[in-house]
Amino acid sequence: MSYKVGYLGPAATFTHLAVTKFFEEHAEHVPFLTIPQCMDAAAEGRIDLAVVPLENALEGSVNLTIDYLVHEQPLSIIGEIVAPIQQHLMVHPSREDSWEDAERVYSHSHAIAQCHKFLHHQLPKAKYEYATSTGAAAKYIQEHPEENIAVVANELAAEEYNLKIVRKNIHDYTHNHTRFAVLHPNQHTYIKTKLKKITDRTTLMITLPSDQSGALHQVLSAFSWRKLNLSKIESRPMKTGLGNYFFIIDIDMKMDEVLIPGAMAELEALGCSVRTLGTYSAYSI
Ligand SMILES: O=C(O)C(=O)C[C@]1(C(=O)O)C=C[C@@H](O)C=C1
Repeated sequence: MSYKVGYLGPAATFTHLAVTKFFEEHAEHVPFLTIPQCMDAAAEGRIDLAVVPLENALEGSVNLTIDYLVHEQPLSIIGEIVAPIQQHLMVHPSREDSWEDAERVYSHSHAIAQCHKFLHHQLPKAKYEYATSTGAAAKYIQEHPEENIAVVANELAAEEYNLKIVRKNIHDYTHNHTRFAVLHPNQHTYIKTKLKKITDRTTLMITLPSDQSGALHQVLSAFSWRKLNLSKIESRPMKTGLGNYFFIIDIDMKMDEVLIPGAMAELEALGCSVRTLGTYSAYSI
């Protein structure tokens, strides 16, 4: 049976690459211009699954994905794809020999941030402009050859949009990976892939009681004495006023019947509110 997988498009983004490697051939891939548009389509049942970037090893969380998941579209994370990220500098073929004169560098904000050192030294005069994705930036220069722009994107984008790669592997650190989330309205959904599983995870959103001293310490204790291994803890603003935060916590195992529910009950007894954003396996490309 064929199913529809939405992704942050257009064609040849890193998200698209992750989708093509992760899903079996009979999946139909549907591009969306923004992360919220892709997530809305999954929530409304126009597609079966949404794949969006979640976190990059050099740049940290993709805040738009986390905030939209928490505040707007409560989809469940049902899988994770970890992909290596190689950024290249490319231009319209007519500018191959004059790329160092580029006036602007266009790409996704995360992609530009991953290449700051390179851009700072090689294109010191260029202004940065942000696109909805690396693929959208590549498509833009194909359609606007008259503009003197260089783009940061992947090899597939250079092929798809007929651009010339002028510098390869321009990301500042070699260990560059991005986590992509597979989202569905219902947690209990089965997904099949040939990729290798690297770990299991459960992601929780925790809101602390206001003005309670030592609350974060108590939260961490609930995990620590149960020997639940945490691989991430991060705070994000609640958007209800300065000083109000929620925490995103990744636990290195799937939801069980004893330990994680026990920790959650303990946190609720302390006055925290706890929401499960997903319990899933992570696969590597
Ligand atoms: O723009 C793309 O190609 C994306 O898939 C988005 C995205 C991101 O949001 O981090 C994904 C991977 C790279 O880290 C750069 C950009």
